[in-house]
Amino acid sequence: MGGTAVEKEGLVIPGLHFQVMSAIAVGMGLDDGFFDKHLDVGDNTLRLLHYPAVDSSVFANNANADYGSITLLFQDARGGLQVRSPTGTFVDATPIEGTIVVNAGDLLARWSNDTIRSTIHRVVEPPFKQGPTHPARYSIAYFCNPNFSSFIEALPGTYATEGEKKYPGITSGDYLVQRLTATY
Ligand SMILES: O=C(O)CCC(=O)C(=O)O
Ligand SMILES: [Fe+2]
Repeated sequence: MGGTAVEKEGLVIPGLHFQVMSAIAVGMGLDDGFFDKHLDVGDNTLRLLHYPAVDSSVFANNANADYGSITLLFQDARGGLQVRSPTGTFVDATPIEGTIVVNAGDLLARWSNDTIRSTIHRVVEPPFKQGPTHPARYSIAYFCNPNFSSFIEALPGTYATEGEKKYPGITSGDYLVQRLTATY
């Protein structure tokens, strides 16, 4: 065995990506392997985040949704992650040991013809201080995407007529490049 924690996670996380997408497929009335052929390249991104200790009110991360299909988020015990509820209020995604947070991304919303809404989320300072400062926070975000070559259009069962498709089809790669270009 051996290897760093990230290398070990690297073996586990892609399997988790398949499992979560399989559950989503079943939830949408699709075959449990429906998404497999769209995931096998592994066009995913790992981001290691460090939020330094702060002594004043700062928003470390403005509210947004991620761009891809799902994000598998590993957070430490510090807290501060919030997700927006359907009514518009932000609620704490309180860290629970041994669990990960799954956020839906904008491309999954598009793929599902808005049946699944992307998760608007933000990171704020935690509710407690250690002495004069709010402690540092570490998290790992694994951004999952369909294969860049996959053509993303409204999934079967999410529309009755062609006119009910809310978005034109686009390849995953083109979509993500568009979003990233608009950001940077
Ligand atoms: O640090 C977190 O918990 C969230 C990070 C995040 O949402 C992102 O990097 O897109
Ligand atoms: Fe995010």
